[in-house]
Amino acid sequence: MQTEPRNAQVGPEKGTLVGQEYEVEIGPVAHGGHCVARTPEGQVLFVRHALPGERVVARVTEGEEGARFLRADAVRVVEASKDRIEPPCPYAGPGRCGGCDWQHAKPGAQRRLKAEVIAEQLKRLAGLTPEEAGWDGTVVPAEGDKLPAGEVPRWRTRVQYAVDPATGRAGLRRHRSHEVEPVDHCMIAAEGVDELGVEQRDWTGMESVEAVAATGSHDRQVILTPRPGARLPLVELNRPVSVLRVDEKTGGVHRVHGRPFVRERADGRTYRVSAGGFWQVHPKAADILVEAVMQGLLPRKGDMALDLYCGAGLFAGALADRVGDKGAVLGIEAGKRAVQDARHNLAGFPRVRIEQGRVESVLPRTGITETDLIVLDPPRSGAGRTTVARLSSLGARRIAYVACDPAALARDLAYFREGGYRVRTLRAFDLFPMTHHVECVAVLEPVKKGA
Ligand SMILES: C[S@@+](CC[C@H](N)C(=O)[O-])C[C@H]1O[C@@H](n2cnc3c(N)ncnc32)[C@H](O)[C@@H]1O
Repeated sequence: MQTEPRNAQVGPEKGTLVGQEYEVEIGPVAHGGHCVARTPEGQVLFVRHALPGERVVARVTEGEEGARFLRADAVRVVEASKDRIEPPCPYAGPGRCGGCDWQHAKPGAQRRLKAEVIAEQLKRLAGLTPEEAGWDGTVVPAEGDKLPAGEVPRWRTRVQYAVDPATGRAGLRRHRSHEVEPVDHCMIAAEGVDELGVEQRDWTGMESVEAVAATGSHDRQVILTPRPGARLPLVELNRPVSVLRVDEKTGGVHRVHGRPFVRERADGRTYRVSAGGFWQVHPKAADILVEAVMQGLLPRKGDMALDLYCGAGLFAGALADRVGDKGAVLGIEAGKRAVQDARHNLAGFPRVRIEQGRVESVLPRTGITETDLIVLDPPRSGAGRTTVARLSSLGARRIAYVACDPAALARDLAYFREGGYRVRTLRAFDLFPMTHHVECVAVLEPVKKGA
């Protein structure tokens, strides 16, 4: 295959092993889109583009002699797994686009690999078997994503393109690199993103271009991040699209033309999401997660509920509907614009309050000492010990934890156990097909006294 070792020439002096090749047996999958193998000297190799049980030639891409582990790409398959397919995407492979991790695995096998990662993290970090976590051990595809091998779901409603400074062409970043892989078309991009034709335009002077295609509305958005001192290109698109610019010094987003937000639909409601604010990328994700959280929490009229890390107010809105006029919902979110969006989106609910700031500092300041229900949907790093301890002290009947990183989830579940909570059910959804990412929803309840 086509990659050249990046800095093989400095190898001998620095003890680097970059460019070194080993024929190895591939062991189990590991968290992060790679599998584990060992060099003949016993050094751990994290190998991309391989599958468990295969025999491959792995070429080292990062690491030196004596390092705890090396990173490598499978550049030749000696014995292939039955789960292997020819990657449908022409930009996938060693040294190429870093966006997808499992293009070379059958769709069902991708979900099994993700399930193995979740099971391993639960066991290692929370000491839980799938049965103990109330999980059936499967990763469920989103409706419509169960396609035959070779067909790829077009699920990415938000694509961050990097611009090659030499050509002005938009592409995608290579794995763990700032280099740009120029692409004519990203197979997992949603149709609405494709229509914007970002890959066909000249973006000279831009650092990156983000394309957004909202779900349930025709709103489309292009967010430009210029290189210092560059002029904005004239963006003439063949449909009404809002164009925004990221200030390279402050990171603030400025409107060039059109609306500074898109309107997304979920759970029967329209949510305004400002540029830079969080919204789930898979078009089915918001509905799937709301359903899983509500089925887990079973809100009742009159309940008091917390929506932590609430973004534009997705779960707060769903909870507000269900707890009714006698209930109340408090959302907490760090992002200023997201808070403005959440307040706007939920303005029709007088019993919803959104506080701005970090959960760690705002929650103690609210003076809340008890609540009926909690949903938390933290960033990849998870909630952490202090926040989990505080949440465990509020006496919630049920807690729903929405997690995009199974390792952070498993660590926090162990903290919840210290706080007197057990996992009642866990569900996993493949909301990021072709990549190693996976979304989980864990529902917790207090351990019964004397249990
Ligand atoms: C995974 S998103 C969830 C958003 C929302 N629940 C949704 O589904 O659309 C995580 C959110 O947490 C916010 N955030 C990150 N760190 C935070 C913190 N320490 N305190 C409060 N919010 C935080 C981010 O701005 C982001 O909106």
